[in-house]
Amino acid sequence: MENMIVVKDFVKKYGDYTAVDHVSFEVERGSIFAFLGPNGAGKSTTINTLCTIFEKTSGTLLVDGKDVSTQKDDVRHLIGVVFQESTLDQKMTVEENLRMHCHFYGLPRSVIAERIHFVLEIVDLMDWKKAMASSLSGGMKRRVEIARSLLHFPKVLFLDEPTTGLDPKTRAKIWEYITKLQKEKKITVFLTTHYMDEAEICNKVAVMDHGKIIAIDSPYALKRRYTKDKAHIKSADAPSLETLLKRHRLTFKREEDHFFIEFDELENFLKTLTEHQPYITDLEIKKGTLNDVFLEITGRDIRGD
Ligand SMILES: Nc1ncnc2c1ncn2[C@@H]1O[C@H](COP(=O)(O)OP(=O)(O)OP(=O)(O)O)[C@@H](O)[C@H]1O
Repeated sequence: MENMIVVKDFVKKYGDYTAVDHVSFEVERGSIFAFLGPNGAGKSTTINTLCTIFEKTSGTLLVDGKDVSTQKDDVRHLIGVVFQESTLDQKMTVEENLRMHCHFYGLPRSVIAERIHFVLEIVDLMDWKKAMASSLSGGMKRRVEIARSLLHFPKVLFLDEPTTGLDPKTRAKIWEYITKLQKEKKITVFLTTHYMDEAEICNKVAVMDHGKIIAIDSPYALKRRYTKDKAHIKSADAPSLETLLKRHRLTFKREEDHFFIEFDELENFLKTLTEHQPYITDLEIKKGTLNDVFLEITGRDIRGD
């Protein structure tokens, strides 16, 4: 089977409130898939239902062909989960936290030490095995949680906002581990985020708002479909640039000798500019972003401003 996760017509209601509204999507085996959306979009509800923690209201949710409602134990053995909030026991050491998880998953005693070593190596925390969980920084705790989620060799890793609240350097480190797991261990990664730059790295992104998927594709395809690239040009011959842009029917705004231009294809745009090249005194190109995608579809900024 090509798809690791298949979700069809999934609905989740809390009382009368519909948090997830007829959502369908598929996650390809071995890919990194992201749910991108503002707070309250329904991302955690979906991830928690896929992880067998919440009960669906209706629809079908399959992980590696197993139904999350009727084959819970099978699904739990297939998946590793890192929750939004830390769930480490603060009064235990890193090793004790990991050991407890091994027992929980019924791993044979003979493999436990080796597994703990293996997962701590992945997240570069071997030296911290004996440290109390309470003494670790937020980023280190998240790394231990990632290590813990890998102890039983899951096929799918679910990460609910894995880097929220972490500093940029730690976020980059966490991403290094996530991409390593995908590439080297062939693990399928499903994550939720409201960070554009993180969604950019994923193979496929489902943009979610008010419980619905409003767009789904690769970041490149989404940007190509919903956004335009922009150029800011300063010209030493503004009248001739204006004539040129009008002749090519390009959308632009002019402020004296500054031009703000939208275009579809960088290659064609640069060709258009060839004859004007000697007069360009400054040029800045800005690519469309996933935030522009969200803005284009909803009229709102994903960060809520
Ligand atoms: N247990 C609950 N009871 C009632 N409403 C809930 C419950 N859990 C979530 N909701 C509501 O469902 C909607 C979706 O919440 P969810 O946590 O899935 O969103 P999210 O996209 O993950 O946002 P966040 O990033 O804030 O976690 C929100 O409006 C939330 O208030």
